[in-house]
Amino acid sequence: MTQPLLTARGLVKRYGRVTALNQADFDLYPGEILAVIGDNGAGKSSLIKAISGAIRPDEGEIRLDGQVVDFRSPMEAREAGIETVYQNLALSPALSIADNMFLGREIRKPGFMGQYLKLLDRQAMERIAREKLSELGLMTIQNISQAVETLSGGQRQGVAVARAAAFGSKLVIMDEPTAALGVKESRRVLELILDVKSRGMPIVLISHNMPHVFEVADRIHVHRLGRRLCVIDPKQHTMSDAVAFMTGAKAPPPEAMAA
Ligand SMILES: Nc1ncnc2c1ncn2[C@@H]1O[C@H](COP(=O)(O)OP(=O)(O)OP(=O)(O)O)[C@@H](O)[C@H]1O
Repeated sequence: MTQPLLTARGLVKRYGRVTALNQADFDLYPGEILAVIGDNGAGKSSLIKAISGAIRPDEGEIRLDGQVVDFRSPMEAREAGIETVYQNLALSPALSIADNMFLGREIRKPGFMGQYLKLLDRQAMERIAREKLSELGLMTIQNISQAVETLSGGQRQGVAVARAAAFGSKLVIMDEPTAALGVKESRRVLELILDVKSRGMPIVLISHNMPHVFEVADRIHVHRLGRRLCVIDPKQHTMSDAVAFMTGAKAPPPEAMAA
């Protein structure tokens, strides 16, 4: 049986008297799209933040490729190959597409010019940005030096996803990637998610949008009251089952609980 790429066991995170994560477990397998669903306040964001280094859990263990990891910052998680596309995107609107792709990991000119004068190698960054975007079929964007603020919401999301896919060596986490988008743009982002998966990159997708989740997910992690309640196969369950498990209206079948 395949080993999970990323596991978490017994994660606990408390904020004062609120327990956001209460012995939460998590498993992501190679090559899959795993959706994480749950009611408001169930602890989905806290789980994702723990995995992506944005918070440090009070208890529990996270393993990447079987090795225990303890990320002290999102940068450390990125260095380990975990890229996150946040809901609020974290793109800089006034910067160009290429600059945004390389934000925080700019390429410097070789030799003296780069090392001492810190000059950026714009040509290299633009070339790589263009390659990455066209690999993902995003070259409807004509001009790579165009400012991100001139793009539509869907195109911006596309740049953020392309950046994550380009630099994430192990997995990509997407927090509500379609929440702010219209129907057509959401469709494009869902296609992009499937494209990234087809390149062998596993994806964790946090979403409240059940049709989107059921369209792309291979498995669905249902989070409830700070922990994983069950994992369901979208082919075996309906959207109303998922919502019923998530809200506590219905108990999941025992085999889903053992996951
Ligand atoms: N920084 C914080 N300080 C205090 N409480 C927090 C903090 N972050 C989260 N919480 C609390 O922890 C619990 C879980 O929150 P979390 O954001 O992880 O849930 P969620 O499932 O992502 O919710 P939503 O779907 O509404 O985004 C909530 O009760 C929330 O109020």
